[in-house]
Amino acid sequence: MYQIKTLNKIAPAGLNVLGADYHVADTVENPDAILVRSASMHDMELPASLKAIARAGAGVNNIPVDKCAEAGIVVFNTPGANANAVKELVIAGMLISSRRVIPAIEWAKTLSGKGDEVGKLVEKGKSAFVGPEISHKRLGVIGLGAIGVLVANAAVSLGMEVYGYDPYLSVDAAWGLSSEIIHAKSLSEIYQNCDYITLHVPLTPDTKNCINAEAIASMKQDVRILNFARGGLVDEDAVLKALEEKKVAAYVTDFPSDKVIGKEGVIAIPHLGASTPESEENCAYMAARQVKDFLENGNIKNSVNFPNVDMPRTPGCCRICIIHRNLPKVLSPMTDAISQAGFNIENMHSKSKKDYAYTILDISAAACDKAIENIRSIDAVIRLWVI
Ligand SMILES: NC(=O)C1=CN([C@@H]2O[C@H](COP(=O)(O)OP(=O)(O)OC[C@H]3O[C@@H](n4cnc5c(N)ncnc54)[C@H](O)[C@@H]3O)[C@@H](O)[C@H]2O)C=CC1
Ligand SMILES: O=C(O)C(=O)COP(=O)(O)O
Repeated sequence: MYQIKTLNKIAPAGLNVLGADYHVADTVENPDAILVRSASMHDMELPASLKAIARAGAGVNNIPVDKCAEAGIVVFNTPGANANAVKELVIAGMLISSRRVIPAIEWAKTLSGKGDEVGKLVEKGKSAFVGPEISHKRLGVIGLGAIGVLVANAAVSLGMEVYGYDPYLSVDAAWGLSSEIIHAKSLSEIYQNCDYITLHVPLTPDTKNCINAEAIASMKQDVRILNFARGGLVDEDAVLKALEEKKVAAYVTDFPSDKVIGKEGVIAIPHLGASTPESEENCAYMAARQVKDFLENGNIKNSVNFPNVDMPRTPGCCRICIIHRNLPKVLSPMTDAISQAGFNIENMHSKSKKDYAYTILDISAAACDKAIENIRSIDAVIRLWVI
């Protein structure tokens, strides 16, 4: 029975793919795998039993990814599974930051009890809540991955002129991008031209505080900034100052902090980007399938710290899964270990990602026990198991 620990609520419809051989609970003590959404794992001790962590979602900044690689723990995420949910809320964010809908609704509530006067008061008071349309305005999208592409395309269809910036644009993302999107070659092109700027990059040491005083100084007057990516991308002091000075017209964030909540011009949403039933199910389903295929077959799909490896099982063979360092001359001692035991390798797959590599070897079932101790003793091997 495989043991799966959950650190957040994971949609049951997704978990159903695991089947009867899996025990899933938040109380599991020695898990084979962990399923997580946004819970921070940085201070958590990683049990020796743990082989995989699946983030049912996109951002992995809540997981100690490098520490996991060093311990031979494969970290997965679910690229694109919640992108549509975030896109829809970003579009809503642009609209509510423009049309002043939230303060207007609050004001309308104050008219409760005014009887027949309400109609007249509405018509008199509404001029305080005028706000611009988004059509024909310019939107800058920073980060054109799963979410950025959907936001950019949706904004084009709403009549906006869209600038996109992503120096690491993937071929798949490029295929999905509307040809009407203007290719911004620098961030300053976005800052100087755009009325709305939306962030869709991961939080990394490179992107931390990318929206700071200097960036804001080069933006247009009355720019509206949307942050549905991570709080740490924005220097909140700089944004609050720019809101006070009326340089920035609105800051919409999905990552409220004590500093920004309730401040004039801030629309703070409690991290609802991916909170739709559709997205929660998509993410849970993808995370569960990836974990199942890894635990049962050793295949890796959508890992952020190890390479993708997918090899069909060879009938009559056992599979040795080896997580190791990406060093020269590592593979030959492994294959030697098997030939010294007097067996052939029926099939193998080996791939590297930065400093780490993953190799799976299908060999006749009788050979496994003899070969593994030899392979385990190779210095570069971090973890080895047999399926
Ligand atoms: N508010 C919410 O509930 C959610 C927030 N997110 C956040 O949004 C981020 C993006 O999500 P996805 O689009 O699904 O990820 P993704 O990995 O598909 O796209 C990220 C894109 O950012 C680009 N990028 C990386 N560094 C960059 C840089 N310095 N400048 C410009 N582009 C850069 C990459 O090339 C990639 O195309 C996640 O990392 C996560 O932090 C994701 C899902 C839900
Ligand atoms: O997928 C992401 O990066 C998210 O931010 C979504 O977070 P959540 O799963 O809703 O806690």
